[in-house]
Amino acid sequence: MELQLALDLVNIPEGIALVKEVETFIDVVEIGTPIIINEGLHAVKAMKEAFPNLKVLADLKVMDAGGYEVMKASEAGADIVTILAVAEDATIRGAVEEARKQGGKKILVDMIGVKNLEQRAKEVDSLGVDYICVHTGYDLQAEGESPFEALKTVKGVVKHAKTAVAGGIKLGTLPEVIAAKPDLVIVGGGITGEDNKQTVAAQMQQLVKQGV
Ligand SMILES: O=C(CO)[C@H](O)[C@H](O)COP(=O)(O)O
Repeated sequence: MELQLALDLVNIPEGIALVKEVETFIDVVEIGTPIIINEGLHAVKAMKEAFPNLKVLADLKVMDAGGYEVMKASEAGADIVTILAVAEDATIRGAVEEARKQGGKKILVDMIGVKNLEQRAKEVDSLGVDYICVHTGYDLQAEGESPFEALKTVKGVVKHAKTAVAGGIKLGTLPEVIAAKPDLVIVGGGITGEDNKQTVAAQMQQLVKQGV
């Protein structure tokens, strides 16, 4: 089980400073969609250059032109690129093909907005993606939703891909997440919004490693 730090509401220097604080406790650093909108793929390049030993995920949430967008993110240094599960199968196939061509790059499918989780999880699993991620976005978090039940549903049907979970995970809710045994736990505000980021990240890492 691995821990991913999601950076969303910072610029490049702020993001690098934040990762410096917690780099020994995380496996993957996510350049969140808002950063890519504000700064472009330069943010991915800067993060990979600053932390070559960390995996960098570009949260592009690709919806079309999967091959092209994965190519561009890979060239910028991304190790993992996100694509939406609601995209066409052809788009997801294109993303997977390009990731293989780029040598060892991974595709994470974000299930945000999917109504029939079981059916779509089975379909995207058969397309050869590397991760299937259940995700409660900010707008549904604001309505009190969480991704915990969705994780159990997806874990029950996925046979090939690794599973990931994101959406409002905090230190207090991490044990419930870990009990469902995802391969990748994604935490944004649960670390970045804390005063003592190092302590929280260290505790999270300990729990995640215990849950291997
Ligand atoms: O992809 C995202 C928003 O679309 C976030 O990066 C993801 O939800 C993790 O952040 P948080 O733990 O703060 O919810």
